Order: sequence, then structure tokens, then C-alpha cells
Amino acid sequence: MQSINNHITLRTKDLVIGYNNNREETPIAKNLNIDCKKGELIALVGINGSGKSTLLRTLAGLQEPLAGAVYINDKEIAKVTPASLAQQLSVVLTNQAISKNLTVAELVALGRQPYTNWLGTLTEVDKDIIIRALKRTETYILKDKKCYELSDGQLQRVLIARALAQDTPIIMLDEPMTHLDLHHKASILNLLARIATEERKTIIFSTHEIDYAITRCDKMIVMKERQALYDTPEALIAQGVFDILFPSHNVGFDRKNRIFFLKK
Ligand SMILES: Nc1ncnc2c1ncn2[C@@H]1O[C@H](COP(=O)(O)OP(=O)(O)OP(=O)(O)O)[C@@H](O)[C@H]1O
Repeated sequence: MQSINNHITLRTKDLVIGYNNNREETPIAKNLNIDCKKGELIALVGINGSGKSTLLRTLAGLQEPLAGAVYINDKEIAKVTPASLAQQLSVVLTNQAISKNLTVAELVALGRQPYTNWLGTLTEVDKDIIIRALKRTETYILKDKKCYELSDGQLQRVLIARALAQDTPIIMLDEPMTHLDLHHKASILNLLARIATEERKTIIFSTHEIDYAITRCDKMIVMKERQALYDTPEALIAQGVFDILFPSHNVGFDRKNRIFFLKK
């Protein structure tokens, strides 16, 4: 049992996510119990407004749960200092305000902030890690470009490079494939899958690309009617979860081919 637990990097216990405005609680999903292991690629899916961003923010410690708890490496996230959290978890938000006047290399170097002194001086080890992150994401060739010169797909890779430079066991991404064409969606997903497997990282990302997630991910969190179902894609398909994810009059799910289709 101990050896199994050693592989769990992120888990929740009876988590309730939601909002507390003017002391009025609005739960978005209740009783979430998930355990994410090293090396797993996990997709977070659900219809618009089902709570994906709320859950991702709560898992990242950016928003307090209404009840229950999130544990990172067996420590409750609320009790982890921001400095320690930055060495365990990196977050890539799609609409994050980043200074696009920075060069790609400067932006990726920001990933080393949790490890540098207050002047931000980079050691040779930091520089090696930055170069490795740039090469791993195939953005080394872009290193001297300004971020405003990048396409959406290139910027997404650079943000992943920054997360790699932060060198954390857990990476969370909010809709990393938004605005990308099919080829670039596939290439980001394949990159995330390789990083999870080869570097034994836990990667959780929210997405509307459910077909791709079913094909490529180890586990999925499906937000549905104030619940979150957590299992392998195969188990979720067998349970019929995707058959009823969308209103049945306009979207169907083909179990055999594992794809959604539009109804006329
Ligand atoms: N600050 C807030 N206060 C109260 N309710 C909020 C707040 N932010 C979001 N919500 C509500 O929480 C619910 C979940 O929103 P969330 O953004 O997490 O969904 P989502 O699955 O990420 O949606 P989308 O796919 O459209 O990005 C929605 O009903 C939304 O209106």
C-alpha cells in the first residue's frame, strides 16, 4: 500500500468546489475524490460552465474549496507555503497576462524563479534546464524572438517550456489546445503525453477536445451535473458516461470508434 501511495502526487478528499459570494455558497461540484499518479496524463472535460476552470483553480490552490481538501504529495495544499508549492506545481493558464515584450528565452527563464535568488541570477544549472526545456518543446530555434512575434501554437509550446523549466512533478494547463488547428492540437497533446511518460510527471489539462483526450489520456475527469467522474477512458466509455454528456437530440457518441457525432 505504501509503495502505491508513493506514486500519488495529487489527491482530493471529499472536495466541494464552488463560490462563496456575500456568504452565499454556490457549490459547482461535490464529493470529488481523485488520486493522480506520477506519469499520468489526465484530461478534465465537461460542457461549458460545468466547472472545469473552477476545479483546475482549486486543485492548483488558486481558489479555496468550499469543503474537503486537496493534497499535494500527501500534504494539504492549504498548508503548503507558496514558495514550496511553486516547486511542486506549475500552472499554464491560456489567458494568463504575460509580457509579450520578453524574448522566448526570457519568458522560459521565469520558470526558474522558485529556485533563484531575489535578483533572479541564473546559475549554470538553471541555464542548462532552460535550454533543455526549449529543446524538449522544439522552441529552441525561437529563443531570441519576442513573444508577440509567435503564433498561438508556438506560444503554447513556449508556455509549456516555461512549466518544464519550473521543473515540478505536477503540471496543470487550462485548455492548452484552444485556437490551434488539428495538426497543432495533436502535436501539443503528443508532447504532453511524452513529457508525462518519459519524465514521470503528472499532467492535468482541461479541454473541449474530448475525442482526442479519450484516445491519448490515461485518466479523465468528467464534470457532469455537479459531480466529477474519474476513471480511465475505457471504463468511462463502458459506463456510458459519454453517451449522455451532451443533450442527446444534437450530439451522439459512437462507442466503437470512440468519437462524438452531430445529429441532424
Ligand atoms: N467568480 C464566480 N462567482 C460565482 N460563480 C462563478 C464564478 N466564476 C464562475 N462561476 C460559475 O461557475 C460555474 C462553472 O464555471 P467554470 O468557468 O468553472 O466552467 P468551465 O467548465 O470551465 O466552463 P467553460 O467550458 O465555458 O470554460 C459556471 O456556472 C459559472 O457561471
